[in-house]
Amino acid sequence: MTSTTPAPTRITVGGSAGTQPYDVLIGHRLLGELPGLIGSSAKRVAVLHPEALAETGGVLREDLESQGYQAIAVQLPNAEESKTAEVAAYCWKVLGQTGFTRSDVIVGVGGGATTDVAGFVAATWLRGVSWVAVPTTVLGMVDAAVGGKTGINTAEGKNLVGAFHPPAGVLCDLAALESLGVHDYVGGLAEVVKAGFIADPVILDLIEADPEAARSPEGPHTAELIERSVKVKAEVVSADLKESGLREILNYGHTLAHAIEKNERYEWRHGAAVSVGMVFAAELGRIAGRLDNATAERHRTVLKSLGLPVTYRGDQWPKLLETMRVDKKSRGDMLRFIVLDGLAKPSVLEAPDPAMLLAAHAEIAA
Ligand SMILES: NC(=O)c1ccc[n+]([C@@H]2O[C@H](COP(=O)([O-])OP(=O)(O)OC[C@H]3O[C@@H](n4cnc5c(N)ncnc54)[C@H](O)[C@@H]3O)[C@@H](O)[C@H]2O)c1
Ligand SMILES: O=C(O)C(=O)C[C@@H](O)[C@H](O)[C@H](O)COP(=O)(O)O
Ligand SMILES: [Zn+2]
Repeated sequence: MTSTTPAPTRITVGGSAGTQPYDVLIGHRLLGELPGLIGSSAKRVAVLHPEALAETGGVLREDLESQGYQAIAVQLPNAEESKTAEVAAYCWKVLGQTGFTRSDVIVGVGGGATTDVAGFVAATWLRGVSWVAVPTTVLGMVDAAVGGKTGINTAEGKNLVGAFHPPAGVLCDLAALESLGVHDYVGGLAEVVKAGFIADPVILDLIEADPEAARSPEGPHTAELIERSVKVKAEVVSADLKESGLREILNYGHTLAHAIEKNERYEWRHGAAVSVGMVFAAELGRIAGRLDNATAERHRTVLKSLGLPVTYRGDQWPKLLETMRVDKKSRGDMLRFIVLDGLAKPSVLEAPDPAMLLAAHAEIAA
């Protein structure tokens, strides 16, 4: 008897703002797809990977060499430490020394931090070369690797420098999730829950049916949760790549989340901060009279059931408020938040009364 690998799920992200459409593949044993995405006009390939995936980076490099490419593996620090101007400059130096031209290709293999940097280096090298994303975390698969937002942090805040530069393709090999620690696995589920609240409530039903199972890659709904979340993201970014409107809904919970991440010197994972940020945004919507009590409370219940945080230190509010002012959704002095008018009904709340913000903060203050 021979065992065959089922065909991967293919979700197409439409080209918008003059960019090419591309596919997100979700399944197993997808690395054979890589040469097709890199193409035959590339001579050199740089595989950017985090320290934690040194072995994977090496295997990919060897594989690409055996396909006839001149491949190099470029090791980046793990997690948020890689999202700096210094790391980007190191990558530019390596590309320069390797003689990387406009027909050469970057591959980013790793979590969201790695694909954010890899995409940013691809966007800036020679004013833009092609890149392929190989996300290895839940968060990377459902969110970071899809949609072409690339970037790095600065001392003033999260993702403040970057570019919209979509990849040529995204390969989500579900086997990669098996080596992920539970903390990182569950962190990624915050963005899955986000997709549930802003657009696809079936996601919430699947998690609520068995939250413990959802915390593991062996859970019965892992592939479906990832596919549904990718579909939400693909639909939004296909319509609005450059965030001129609709795309802002993907920022649900992120105004406060990014401020928490900076305040914690990036020792909190993005997903954990987004979890608290969504509870805050839900409370803000409720206090503004837009969201019903039950849906606001559902945020707390589902996120807690996954083991995600729903509160944050209460004494940090002035600092958080200050950081939120440089959020990319702000316009001049006006703070803007994504809230819900109901389940799967995201909308924008502009310039909320400071008393409302304080009241919403009281609901998440530990
Ligand atoms: N560009 C976007 O649209 C977008 C969307 C969402 C989040 N993000 C960004 O993504 C980042 C968070 O990504 P993340 O949650 O994937 O975290 P991460 O990239 O920081 O990875 C978490 C840790 O897991 C390690 N790792 C990655 N894959 C692994 C694997 N398969 N096995 C073992 N270890 C592995 C990493 O080296 C790191 O130490 C944040 O910087 C966030 O801002 C970007
Ligand atoms: O793709 C988007 O658009 C998002 O907002 C997705 C977010 O989950 C992601 O964290 C993104 O990097 C945040 O973007 P930013 O523009 O607020 O830095
Ligand atoms: Zn996010």
